[in-house]
Amino acid sequence: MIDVTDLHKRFTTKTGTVHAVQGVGFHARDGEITGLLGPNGAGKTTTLRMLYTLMSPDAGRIAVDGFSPDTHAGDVRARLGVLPDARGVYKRLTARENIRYFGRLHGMTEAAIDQGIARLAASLGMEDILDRQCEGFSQGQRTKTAIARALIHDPKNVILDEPTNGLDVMTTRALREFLKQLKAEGRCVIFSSHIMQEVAALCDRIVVIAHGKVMADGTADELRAQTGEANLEEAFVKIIGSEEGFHA
Ligand SMILES: Nc1ncnc2c1ncn2[C@@H]1O[C@H](COP(=O)(O)OP(=O)(O)OP(=O)(O)O)[C@@H](O)[C@H]1O
Repeated sequence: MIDVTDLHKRFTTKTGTVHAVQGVGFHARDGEITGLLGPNGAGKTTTLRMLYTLMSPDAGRIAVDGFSPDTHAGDVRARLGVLPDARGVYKRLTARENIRYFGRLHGMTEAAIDQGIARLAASLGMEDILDRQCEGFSQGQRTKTAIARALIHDPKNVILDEPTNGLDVMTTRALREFLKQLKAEGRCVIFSSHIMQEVAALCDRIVVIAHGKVMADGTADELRAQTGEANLEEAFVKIIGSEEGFHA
């Protein structure tokens, strides 16, 4: 369960200040997929980075299963599996070695790591690449490795930044099924996307973000009802006030 209240983040650049996140708040429940939907530059990645303790908010509160990153960063990290925007797999290692390395960082036993790798490789359909060096991996193979690595410690909460970016249709479909499986296991899943159809197809709740603010938050039906639009795509465009930066 992830609770976010009134988050703010500013960046100081040579040409001025960017107020990237301006009061974002939402509640992501266990056993649900929560989608952060917004155009490029909306503040999704910055919000997620604050959730997974990579950067501190200027103001606001975060609670992961009740733990705050400010005071209990270790507890938060133990409860989170993260697919960051930069996948960053170690190219000189095989997929298996990448995953094993993260398992060891989490203090898992070798036997638990072996079991976890077998389980995740089967779910993600990556048995054939487990013992290949990651150098030369396709984008889909890198993403699968990064997801398996993120989930090796069996976290209750899963955060994925644009998980289907650059993936082909079949890999995207397989990944969707995998996310549904995480949900069925009772996990709290949050992912960001600028692809409306993807969010509409997968998410129980949709948090629409633009210009660093939450513009709407609800189920697809609630968003349709709020805007009076039968078509979800039209509803999003109405909420944002523009279709710039979105993919249908
Ligand atoms: N480290 C940084 N320094 C300066 N500005 C930043 C930094 N990180 C993000 N920003 C700015 O904050 C705003 C929000 O960026 P962010 O990456 O959170 O958006 P996003 O919704 O994830 O977009 P995308 O879909 O393009 O990844 C943008 O204007 C971006 O340029």
